[in-house]
Amino acid sequence: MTEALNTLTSLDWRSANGALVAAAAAATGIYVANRLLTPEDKEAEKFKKLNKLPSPPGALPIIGHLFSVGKSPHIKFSEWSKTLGPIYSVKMGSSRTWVSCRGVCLFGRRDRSGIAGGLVVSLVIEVIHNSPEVIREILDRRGATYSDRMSWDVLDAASANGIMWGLAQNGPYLRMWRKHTNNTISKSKLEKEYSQVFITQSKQLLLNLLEKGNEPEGINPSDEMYLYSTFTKDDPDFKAMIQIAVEFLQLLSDVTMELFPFLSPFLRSQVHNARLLQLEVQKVFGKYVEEVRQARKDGNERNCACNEYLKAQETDNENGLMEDIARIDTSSIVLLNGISILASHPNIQERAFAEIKDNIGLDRLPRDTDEGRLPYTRAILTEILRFRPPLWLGVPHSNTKDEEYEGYHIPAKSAHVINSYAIHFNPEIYPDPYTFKPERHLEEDVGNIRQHYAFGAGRRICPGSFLAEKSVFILISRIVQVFRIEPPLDAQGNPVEVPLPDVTVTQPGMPNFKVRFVPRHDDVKSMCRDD
Ligand code: HEM
Repeated sequence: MTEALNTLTSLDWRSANGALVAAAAAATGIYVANRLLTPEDKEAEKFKKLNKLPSPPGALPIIGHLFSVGKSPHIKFSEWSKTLGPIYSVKMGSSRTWVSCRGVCLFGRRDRSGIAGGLVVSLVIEVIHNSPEVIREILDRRGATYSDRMSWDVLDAASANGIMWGLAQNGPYLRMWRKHTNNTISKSKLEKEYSQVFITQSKQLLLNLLEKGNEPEGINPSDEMYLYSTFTKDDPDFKAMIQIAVEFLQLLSDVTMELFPFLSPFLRSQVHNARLLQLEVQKVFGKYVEEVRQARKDGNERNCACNEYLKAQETDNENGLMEDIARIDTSSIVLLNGISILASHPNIQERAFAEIKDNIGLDRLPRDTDEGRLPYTRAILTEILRFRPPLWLGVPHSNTKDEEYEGYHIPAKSAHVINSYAIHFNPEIYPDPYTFKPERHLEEDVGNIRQHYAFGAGRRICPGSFLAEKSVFILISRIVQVFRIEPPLDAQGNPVEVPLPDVTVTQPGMPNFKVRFVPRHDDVKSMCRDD
């Protein structure tokens, strides 16, 4: 070795021989270095060579784009997508990134290994653009990689570290729960086993509306619609459930502190409260699960989805939490948004009424299984989900490893948010997007275009979508068949305008408005009773 070094140092590098030897040494060095690189290093090298996604100007140190995003991030993300093109990244906080564009955004996620000397080293934030094509390519087709959830202290505590599985990390536990859910509330299972539940619940709601809905000043339908017939408004369990839903949504919507990992010591009380909230979920909802479990033990099995879950759990020898609040509020918000929209679109109500009259008749109420015979009425529901879904930005997905997308690097543990606002109001996909037009979903050329992204995408797509759609469809079709939804009247008898649900509201919350439910005929009561 010493001899070789002596030879190299004694060479005249300017001579041809010297140059040849130098080139050979360099090549050997590169070869040896390359051999010494682990496959992971090589992979990392490959990603370093890729482009970073574009990003909006104005990111500040530490807080990134946090202040530029404003109170309605879905609107800002959509504006940015117009100038930055279909792919860009947004940095939120010191070590997380939001990636956004015409549909998808990514947030970088805290990398605990990056904590050095009490400071967190920022991740480079990669942002993906969006359009339905991007969602299809990334979240749908590459679902094996893009189906994780973010790990945030408060949300982890609130979900019992992901046992409440809407926030579970990707893995066998999640797959098992998704399998059970798909088996218990699939479309065919709902139609075969649970049609009666939709009928009972909707019947009670119609009777409530009939009793109170036709006063001149109108009623706030959210007073009547929550959980229809299961609870009364004064039931302590009902109140506790609403309180839990409100607190949970607050937790989900306010992750600002978590965007700054160095603030985590100040999160302790929030984490503590989140744990208490989780215990409350288990107490309030768990009581009902226990009733079903006990009935099962006593040999009085109930015919309900909860019992199906319990059976599946026993088969798989698993004891995860069945209580999940993912279903609370969302369907009610869709129905309420629909009612306020229909109140100012009497022509749409009349067209649906005519369809129901022609295809079902007026001597019985529509059922959830009538969807195929009522395409226009069904399209009203689809259009509500496009026009005013309960969430504009869905629930972030996360990718488990580094990825390349069209020459761009997407770092592992980025977060992916579907910006359905950008897609749902893209005039190239939905002409005249700000007009409520159910018939757009009847056109043949809708073809393979997804009608909306209200239920998310990929492997984490909402597993309750069939249940939600059936329960809202039966209510819309029944309400339209027996009532006219009309604006309330002021003291002089003039109609008072019903506001459309606010497009800028990013958090689910019960819309607040009044309408009148004017019976179309005298037989409503007997129809509901005989149903
Ligand atoms: C119209 C009503 C509803 C809407 C708009 C809605 C929307 C959503 C969205 C956007 C997600 C996130 C999807 C993603 O990560 O890409 C989700 C997840 C979820 N939804 Fe729904 N949902 C509704 C009703 C329901 C109902 C009725 C249930 C229960 C029966 C339910 C159970 C869940 C669960 C368990 C998850 C978590 C799935 C996972 O993380 O793998 N949802 N929902």
